[in-house]
Amino acid sequence: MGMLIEGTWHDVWYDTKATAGHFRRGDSTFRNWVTADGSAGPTGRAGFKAEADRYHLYVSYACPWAHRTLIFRKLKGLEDLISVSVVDPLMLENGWEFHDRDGATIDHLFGSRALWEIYVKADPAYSGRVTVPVLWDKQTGTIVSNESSEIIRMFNSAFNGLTGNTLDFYPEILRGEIDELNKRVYDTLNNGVYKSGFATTQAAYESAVYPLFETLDWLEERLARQRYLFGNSQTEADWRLFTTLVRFDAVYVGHFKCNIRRIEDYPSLSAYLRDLYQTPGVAETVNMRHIKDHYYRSHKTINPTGVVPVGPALDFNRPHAREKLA
Ligand SMILES: N[C@@H](CCC(=O)N[C@@H](CS)C(=O)NCC(=O)O)C(=O)O
Repeated sequence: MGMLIEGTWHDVWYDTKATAGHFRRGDSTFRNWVTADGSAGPTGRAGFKAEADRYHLYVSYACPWAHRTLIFRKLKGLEDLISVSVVDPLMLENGWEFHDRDGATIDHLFGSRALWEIYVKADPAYSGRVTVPVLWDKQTGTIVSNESSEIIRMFNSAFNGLTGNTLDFYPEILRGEIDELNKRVYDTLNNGVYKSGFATTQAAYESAVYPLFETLDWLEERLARQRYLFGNSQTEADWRLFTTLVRFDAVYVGHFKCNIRRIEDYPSLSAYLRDLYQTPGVAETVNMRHIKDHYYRSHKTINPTGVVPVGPALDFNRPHAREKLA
């Protein structure tokens, strides 16, 4: 784990001393958008037109943020248009690395050893963390975006003219409500598990873990009444929630101390998780081996021995009976 300072790699861990034990996530830095016609998106500059074979995704199977982009690539039929390289689950002194083993791959574009080399290619003086996902433009040789919430919105619509896939996970009429729900889920859950797990004081931990379970309890109630977060159709809000839920019992309960309840203890949430998991194509994006290896073996401050627990036994293929709610 480390970061780039003016284009040079430094091996440093998150500094929570300045923030009374609280983990603070920095903002993503590359914020351009791929659009159907190459015009500028909501942020960043123009010049990134949706084209086949032009863009490349760097992901980790372990990472919940990168996982969102893999799911959208799958559900939006973009696999033949957008190529992918998968980093190794272990993130140690060189940060994310490429190794051709157990589902991880080489860097298919440059044969780099570590992901930070890609950031330096995009910006030789880059300072900041080196995170996945990264959407790379092969044509101009730069990073389009390293912000998953924006990459999934590009995937949702920019390539529709090329794929003919018009599934819409961010429908116009629901945008306000989706944004509002995303905000709570992001603060207390997607990022809440990290705030809980990376906290270095009791107070910081408790200030994250209680709101996290309030949100899970609230979602349980909502999902007892309807199949998905916004009724009968899946939206991006479901997929943003999914990548945290699917990691929860295996990693966040133990490693990040989010252990008031398990997802398995919530009848509706756990059935909802299985329903999403069984959506065609999605199971292939879930790699539990990478997920568990990454968290338990990379975060040496939390788990110094690097021993990976063998359980829990989870079966996301069990029936969910959620179609009855439709
Ligand atoms: N806001 C980013 C967050 C991405 C992120 O934090 N990824 C983690 C992996 S789960 C990472 O690469 N961390 C490396 C680091 O912080 O040094 C997004 O949603 O795309």
